[in-house]
Amino acid sequence: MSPPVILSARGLARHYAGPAGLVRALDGISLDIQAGELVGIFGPSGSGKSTFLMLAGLLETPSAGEVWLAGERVSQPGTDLDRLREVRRQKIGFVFQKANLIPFLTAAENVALSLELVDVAPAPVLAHGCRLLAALDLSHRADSLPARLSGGEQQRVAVARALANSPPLILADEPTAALDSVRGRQVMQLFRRIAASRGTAVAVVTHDTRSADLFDRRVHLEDGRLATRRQE
Ligand SMILES: Nc1ncnc2c1ncn2[C@@H]1O[C@H](COP(=O)(O)OP(=O)(O)OP(=O)(O)O)[C@@H](O)[C@H]1O
Repeated sequence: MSPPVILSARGLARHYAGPAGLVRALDGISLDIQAGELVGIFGPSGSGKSTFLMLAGLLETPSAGEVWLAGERVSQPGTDLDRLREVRRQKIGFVFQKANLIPFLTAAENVALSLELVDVAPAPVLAHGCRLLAALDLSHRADSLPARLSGGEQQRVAVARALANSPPLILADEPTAALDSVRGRQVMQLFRRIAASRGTAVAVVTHDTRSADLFDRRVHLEDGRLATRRQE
């Protein structure tokens, strides 16, 4: 039996009114990502990658189409953004180009903070943060402030933070763009490991072809559509 589909984008479109007419940032994308699958989303600048993540991540609603998460339709044109916020908090972890850690909190506290915000008591949450960091080979950094960490370590803490409430889906937007090739690959390997060991569905938008071998699947966007033949 194949693993369950976690993210299902069905005919997703997002149009904007621009000065020169309608901009079809996304023009009807259908894509399923299964539990445990690491998918790379490639494409030239302006092809719609970030727009896809905004819609799949429930930060915006589509002009047309639907987003399903773990078998439930959660977003379509006109869906209430407040409701999406709640679903997003429970089901999706985000990793961005910059780690954006809070500078006066330790690595473990940064991870814990996202759970404290959802009203879990501080002590168990901190222990959970430490466990997560240990699972990502960062226990020796748990008490360090972000300024003491390398860029790669900061990004791995950001990945731990995204995992804090065990979301079934991780969405990452250019997570290795600010890292050198060695550290970039370590972060990508971390996603690989998380998908395999936790069954998390992971979608990574990237221009970085150096770690392309780590993906289960690579898709390529062009002009807001999935390109059928060309792959990185
Ligand atoms: N809020 C907006 N209003 C108008 N046009 C937009 C808006 N957001 C995106 N676009 C346009 O939609 C298209 C797709 O943009 P998007 O940012 O998704 O591309 P991208 O593939 O992520 O690019 P990059 O690799 O440069 O980040 C572009 O032509 C962009 O200018």
